[in-house]
Amino acid sequence: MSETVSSPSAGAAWQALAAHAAVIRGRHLRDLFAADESRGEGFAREAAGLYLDFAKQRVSAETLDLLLALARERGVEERRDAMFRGERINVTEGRPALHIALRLPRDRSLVVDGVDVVVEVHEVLDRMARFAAAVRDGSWTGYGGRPIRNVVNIGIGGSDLGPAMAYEALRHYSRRDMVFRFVSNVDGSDFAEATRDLDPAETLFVVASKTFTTLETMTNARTARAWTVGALGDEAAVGRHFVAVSTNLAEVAAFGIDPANAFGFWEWVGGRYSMCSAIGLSTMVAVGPEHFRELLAGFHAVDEHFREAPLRDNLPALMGLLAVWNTTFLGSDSIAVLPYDQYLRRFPAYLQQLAMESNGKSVRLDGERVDYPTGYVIWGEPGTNGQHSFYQLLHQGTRIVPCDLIGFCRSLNPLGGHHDLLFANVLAQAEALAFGKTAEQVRAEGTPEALVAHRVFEGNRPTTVLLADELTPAALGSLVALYEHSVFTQGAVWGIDSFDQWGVELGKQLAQRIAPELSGDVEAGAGHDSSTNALVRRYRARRRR
Ligand SMILES: O=P(O)(O)OC[C@H]1O[C@H](O)[C@H](O)[C@@H](O)[C@@H]1O
Repeated sequence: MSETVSSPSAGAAWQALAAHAAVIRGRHLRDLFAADESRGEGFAREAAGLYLDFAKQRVSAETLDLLLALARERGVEERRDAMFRGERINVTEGRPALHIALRLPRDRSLVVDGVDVVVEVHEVLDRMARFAAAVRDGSWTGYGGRPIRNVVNIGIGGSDLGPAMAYEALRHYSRRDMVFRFVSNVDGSDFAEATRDLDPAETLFVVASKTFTTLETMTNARTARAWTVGALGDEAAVGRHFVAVSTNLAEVAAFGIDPANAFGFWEWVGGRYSMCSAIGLSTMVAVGPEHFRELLAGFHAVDEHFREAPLRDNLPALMGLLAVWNTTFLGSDSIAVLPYDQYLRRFPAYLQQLAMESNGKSVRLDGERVDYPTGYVIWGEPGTNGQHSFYQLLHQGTRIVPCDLIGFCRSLNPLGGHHDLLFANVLAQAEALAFGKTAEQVRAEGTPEALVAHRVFEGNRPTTVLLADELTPAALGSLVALYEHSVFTQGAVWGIDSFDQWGVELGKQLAQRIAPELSGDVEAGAGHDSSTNALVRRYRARRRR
């Protein structure tokens, strides 16, 4: 559809939703439930092993119809189909966004610029599988012949968060006799702490970087090389202790890593969409090639669902539309993701890059500034921990924070009554946030009048409950794909490029300029604003020499 004529906010469905938001603001979730006994089933959908209950969102049947009309008005399905065909939907970088190709089964085909990318994808997956198997069975040895016991992934952003999140999430399936660590920060403490108890003779570094030029990753990789060579006493050790994952194989070779030990991917894989590519190598070593393929199958199941299901029953499309509804139309600034599963403790951090780097944009595809709020802040912690800290604000604060509560029906670690208690909290929180507690109810409990106002819960705070049976590799894949396509849907409605990230550039450029001023290589403390100048001078006066 044309983006050049007028703002998306001028569309008929957009305008109708804006008017409808005023109606919904006047309706409490208590009323919406009272008006429709079947709401609990009517506002729930199921696909690919995921159950999405959005009955406790602030929506009526009319809201849903209007949101679906908005999706049609904004051409969400057309844009989705263009993504799946491999069109260059990332317009500012002139690239396709084809992460869905990373999880297509071997017997499928997707031709982009005359190349069947599925063939290439499976070639790399097969090489990864052979390598992972060799590390796992001890036939890949370190310099000196000892098997690898420790795998350290060096990467940042999409080259860290996906592997780190997936390793934590799938720890249950991982090799317990091996150690997996993730180094991302240029802060030397990250590398130092990750390696302090490791034996270099048994340690493999996976240097993961799409561009292979990222400052943090290259700095850590050089430190890792010095650490390895220093301990093992021979440059040749690099060949047994370093592998690389990148689209930039020339830079990999320049760094000194044997091209035979490099696993490639393609420019059409965005960093934050890359955990199914060779960037997942450390995940595959941890959980084994079979589990990794199950993970990919879980992603693919949701890809197919997103591509084929009518919008009304389409889980990622509905989630995306609800996020637009809550933030753009009802005015929430943030959404909390609260996984009730300890293994998903890094999932909110993973989603922060996915959602905020994708949709934190103020300019439309046609270069015009948007006249509506786009990407929201996404944050969270595993339940039940958050309940004993920030949930106070969720329940009684002045801001409405819509929440996604993620739960599993079966625990991977069934211990006494733990899991029923954990799951009870998922349901209890959603119920409390939606329905609250009235002053009458508080009084009826015998609360002194002076405290009644303090103990009232207004309720009407929207939640989505997302369930899967068990945290399997496939369930994790489906869950991540669900959020990926939800983010896609939001970006399509907002008319922005969800696949670029120009906003990370300026800080990087300035750091490159400031770094030599701090180390004393160049004259410092004058070329910036007065605040930056003073901070540079203060640092220089105090830094360790
Ligand atoms: O994989 P790399 O090329 O090293 O990039 C790592 C990360 O850094 C960049 O600054 C981007 O903001 C991220 O999208 C990317 O995932």
